[in-house]
Amino acid sequence: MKKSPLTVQNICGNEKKTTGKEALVKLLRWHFGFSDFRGKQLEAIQAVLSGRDCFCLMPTGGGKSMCYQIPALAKPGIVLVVSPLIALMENQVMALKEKGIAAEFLSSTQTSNVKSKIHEDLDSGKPSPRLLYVTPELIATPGFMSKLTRIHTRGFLNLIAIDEAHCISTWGHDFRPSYRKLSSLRNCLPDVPILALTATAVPNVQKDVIQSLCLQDPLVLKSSFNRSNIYYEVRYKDLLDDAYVDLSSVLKSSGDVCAIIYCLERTTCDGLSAHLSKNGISCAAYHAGLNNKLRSSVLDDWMSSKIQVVVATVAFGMGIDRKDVRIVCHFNVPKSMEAFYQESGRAGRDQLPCRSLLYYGVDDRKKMEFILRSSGSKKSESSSSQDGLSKKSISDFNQMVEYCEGSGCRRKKILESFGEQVPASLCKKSCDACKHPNLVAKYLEEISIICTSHRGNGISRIFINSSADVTHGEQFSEFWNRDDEAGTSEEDISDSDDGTEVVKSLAKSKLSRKSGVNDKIEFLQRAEENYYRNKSSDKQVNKLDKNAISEMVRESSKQRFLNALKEAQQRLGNLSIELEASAAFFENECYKKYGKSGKTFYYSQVASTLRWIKMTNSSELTNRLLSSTPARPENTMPKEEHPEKPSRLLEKKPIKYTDPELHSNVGSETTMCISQSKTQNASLSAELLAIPSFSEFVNRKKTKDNNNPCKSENQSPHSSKKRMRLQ
Ligand SMILES: Nc1ncnc2c1ncn2[C@@H]1O[C@H](COP(=O)(O)OP(=O)(O)OP(=O)(O)O)[C@@H](O)[C@H]1O
Ligand SMILES: [Mg+2]
Repeated sequence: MKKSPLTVQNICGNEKKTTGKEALVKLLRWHFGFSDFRGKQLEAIQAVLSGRDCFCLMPTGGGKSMCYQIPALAKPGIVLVVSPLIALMENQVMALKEKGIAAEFLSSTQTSNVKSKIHEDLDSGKPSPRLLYVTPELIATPGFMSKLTRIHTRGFLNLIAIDEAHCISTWGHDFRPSYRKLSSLRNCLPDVPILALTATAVPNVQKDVIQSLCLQDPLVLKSSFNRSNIYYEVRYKDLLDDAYVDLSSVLKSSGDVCAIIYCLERTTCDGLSAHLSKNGISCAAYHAGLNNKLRSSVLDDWMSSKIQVVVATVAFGMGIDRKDVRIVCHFNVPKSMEAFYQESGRAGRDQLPCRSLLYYGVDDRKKMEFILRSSGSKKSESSSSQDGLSKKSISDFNQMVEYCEGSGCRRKKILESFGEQVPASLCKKSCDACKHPNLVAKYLEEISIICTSHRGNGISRIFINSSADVTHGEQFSEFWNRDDEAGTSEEDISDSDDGTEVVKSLAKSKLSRKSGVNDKIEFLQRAEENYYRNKSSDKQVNKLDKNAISEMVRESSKQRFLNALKEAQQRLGNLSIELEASAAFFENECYKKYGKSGKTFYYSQVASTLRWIKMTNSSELTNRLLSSTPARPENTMPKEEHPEKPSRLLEKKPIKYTDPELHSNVGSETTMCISQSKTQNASLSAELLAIPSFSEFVNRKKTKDNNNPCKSENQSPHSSKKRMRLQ
C-alpha cells in the first residue's frame, strides 16, 4: 500500500529537531515499517544531515541503502545516488515507488521519452524525485554535471551517495574506471556532503576511496564484516561422483527455498539450470548472454518468488536484495574473498539462518589461475602498473584457495582477509570446519593428494589440451574486472557489461594479431574454452574420465607413501624397510581396492593408509609389509603395477626387536625375528589388523591419547599438527 510522504518537518515542524533520533525513527517506521535503526545507520544519517562527509563500511545486507534513503525523506530536495548496476537501480527505484517514495533513475536502457520527462522534471522549479539514481558514466558527461550544478544552485541537491564505493579503487575487487571520475563531484559541488558506502573494503581500499572522493574530515563508520547468520561450507567436487546431482539433492532436501547459484561461465549456468529444472527445482539462468528483456523477466520472477532458484554469473551480484535467500552456492570457486563475500552476502538479508555453499574443484582452481595469469599478461602488455594488479589478483585468489584447501575456521578466514582479528570461538560451530572438524580434515587430506598430483603435472592441463583447433567459443566467463571499459559513454554501462567486456577483449586480441603476446593470449583463451567445452560436451567420456586414476596420480600417491614411510622410519628408530618398494606396495593395495569402487574410494584409501602409517608402530608396519594381499592370479595384474613382492619389502638382514605395542595388538608377548619365509608370512597375516577406516582411526587415536597423554606429547611435529586438526 502506498503511503503519503511524511517529512520530518511534518513531524516536528522544527528544523532543529529534524536530525534527532525520534524524528528519524518515525520516518523509518512510517515509510519502511522497521522499528529501529540497525548498527551504525543512525550515526551515518545524522552525520550527512548535518552536512558532514561520511565513509560507511557495513556488512552485506547491513542496511546501507537506508543511510541515504532516510536523509532523502528528512529534507526537501534531492539525494543523488551513484550506483554501478542498472538492475540494482531499477530494483531500488521500483521498491521505493511501491512505498510511495518519489524516486527515479537515469540510464541508457530507458527510452528517450522517459529520459526527457525526468530531465524536464529536474529542470523544473520544484523537482519531484527525492532520490535520483545514476550511473558513474552519466556523472562523467559534461552535460549532466552542469545540470547537477544548476540543481545545486537552486538549492535542491542535499546529498551525494556513492553506493558500492569500493568500485572506485583499483585495489578494490570490482574496480570501475568510471568510478574514478567521481572525484570531479567534489570540485564541481564542493559544499554537498558525500556519503561513500561499501561492504567490501580492506584498509588500503578504504583509504583509496576516501582520497579519491576527496572526502573532507569524514565520519568513518566501520562495522564488523561478520555475517553471523550464514553457515559456511565447502564441498569438494573431486570427492563427489557428480556435483550436479549433489547440488540438486542439497536443494531438494532444503525444501523449496530461495537460492542463488553462481557459476563462472554462461554455459554452466544454462546446463546446471536445465539439470535442476529436470529435477523439479523451479529455476532459471541469468547471465549477460541473455537479452535485457529476458534478464529483467528472470530477475522479476525471482524477486516476486515465481521462481526460487537463479543460476547466474556474477552479472547477478552487488546489491541484489531479496530478503529470504536461504542458500547462496558458488558452483565454481570465486576469484577473490571480496567477490565471495559480496556474493555469499546475498543470503539471509532478513537476518535468519542461511547457508553459503562452495563447490571447490582442483580443475576449477587451475582454470581460474590460468585466466588470472592470462589476463595479467594482457594487462601488463599495456601498462607496467597493471602488473602489480595481476599479482594482486593472484594473491587475492590464493586467499580463496586457502579458504577451501586450508584447515581451520572458515568464518575466521573470511574476517581475517578483511583485516579483522577474531577468536575462533566467534564462529560458534557455524562453518563446516568448526562443526565437523574430523570430516573436513579427512576431505582436506584427500584433496591434498589430488592437489599434489596436479602440481606434479606442471603447467595446467589446459595447455596440454591446447593443441586442439581454435574454437569460436561462445563460452564466456564474466568475472573479469571492468578495467577494460572502453569509453565513458553511458551506453557502455549496464549489468551486461561483464559479458560485453569479454567479447570486446577477444575481439581486440583478434584485431591486434601483430602482437605476439596478444596472439598467445587469444590462443590460450580459445584453447582453454575448447578444453572445457570438450570436457562438458561428451558426457560418456566424461564419466569414464571421472573414474580414471591416472599414472600421474598413482605416482604422486607413491611419493606420499614414500614420505610417510621415511617419517615413520625416523619416528620408529630401528625400522629397516625398503622404502621405495614399500611405498609402491601400499599404493598398489589402494589401487587394487579402487578397482572395485570409484576414484573417491582410491583417494580415501590412500588417505587412510597414510594416516595409518603415520600413527602405527613398528610391528604393525612390518607385519603389514610381510603380509600377502589375497592372491591375485599373476596374469591379471600388470607387471609394473606391483613391482615388489611383500617378502622383498623388508631389508634382507633379520631384525630383532621387541615392541610393547605389539603385545596389546596380538595378545601375547612376542620377541620376533623377521624372516621372509612364506609360512611365517601366512601365519602373521592371519593376525594382521586391517588398516582402520577414518572414524575407527579417530576413535582409536582418542583412546590412545587419553590412555597415554605423555606419549602423545612426544610425537613428531607432523603428527601433532595432524592431531590439532582432527580435534
Ligand atoms: N533498520 C532496519 N531494520 C530492519 N531491516 C532493515 C533495516 N535497514 C535495512 N533493512 C533491510 O535490510 C535489507 C538489506 O538492506 P540493504 O539492501 O540496504 O543492504 P546493504 O547494506 O546495501 O547490502 P549490500 O552491501 O549487500 O548491498 C533490506 O531488505 C532492508 O530493507
Ligand atoms: Mg546495497
